[in-house]
Amino acid sequence: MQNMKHPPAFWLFPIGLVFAVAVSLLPGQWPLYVVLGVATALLGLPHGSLDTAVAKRYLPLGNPLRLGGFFAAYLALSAAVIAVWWQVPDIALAVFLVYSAVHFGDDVAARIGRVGGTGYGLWIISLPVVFQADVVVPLFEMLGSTRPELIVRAAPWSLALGGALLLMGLLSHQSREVSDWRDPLLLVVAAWLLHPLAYFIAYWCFLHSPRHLMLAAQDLGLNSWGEKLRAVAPTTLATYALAIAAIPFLIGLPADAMLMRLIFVGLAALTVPHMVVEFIAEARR
Ligand SMILES: CC1=C(/C=C/C(C)=C/C=C/C(C)=C/C=O)C(C)(C)CCC1
Ligand SMILES: [Fe+2]
Repeated sequence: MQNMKHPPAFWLFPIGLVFAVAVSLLPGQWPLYVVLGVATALLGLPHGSLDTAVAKRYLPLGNPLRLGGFFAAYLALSAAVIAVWWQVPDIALAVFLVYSAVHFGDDVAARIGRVGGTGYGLWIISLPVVFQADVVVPLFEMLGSTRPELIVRAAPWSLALGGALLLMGLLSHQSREVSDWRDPLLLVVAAWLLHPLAYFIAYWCFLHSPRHLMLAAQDLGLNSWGEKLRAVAPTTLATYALAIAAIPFLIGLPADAMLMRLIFVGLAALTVPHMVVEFIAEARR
């Protein structure tokens, strides 16, 4: 069965894929890293920045003290993730991949269920690891992993598990939408053809983030682009400032490893409190 209207980013995602193909065709690795940085900053990050507005709507943050407490708790959770990454990067990376899969499941869970959604997330994360293992291994190493081959060995199993759960979710929910099966199929082609970072840009910046942004903005009653921009701008700018403040701690690493850590360890750190906020909001919606 189809809904009357496609979920947000139905057309944006194929456009993102074409863009990712174009980026992968550029010579050398730098265009890819630059596009990853710019697309993350402009298209990916802002969806998490709505957390401030979401928290104000669903938590009793009426006075500045409580709002300050919220930010302190949010940042403390992020700092804890970074501390764990520092100590045990292999475990932190593996756990990050799993909770990212659960988080990506939110794209579809409203229609195909939480289990189907988690399958969808596992499918998305496992595809590039299975199809492009030799490109993914040095990327994981840049994130501090010393045993990336363990993740590569597990990936076909998590892909199969993800595929099975996704299929069950799709088959058992009449409320499934075209995009819920079209996108996982498009991602197979993308994982096969594209550099894993180009694949990630297409999915994260052109599907996951805009979809979340539009749905959360709808929920918050932010209708115009001006209202959306005003809601995300302060937190997005504060996140840029935090990322810049982290750079001195990464001096000494090669530039590509520095960018990889900034982006992915940063995402690992921000996604934990982001998921907590979403969990609380979901329960109260
Ligand atoms: C590092 C890395 C990967 C994993 C990225 C992940 C897991 C990102 C999670 C982002 C989140 C949770 C964003 C929240 O909105 C890939 C694509 C498998 C392969 C390339 C290197
Ligand atoms: Fe997200």
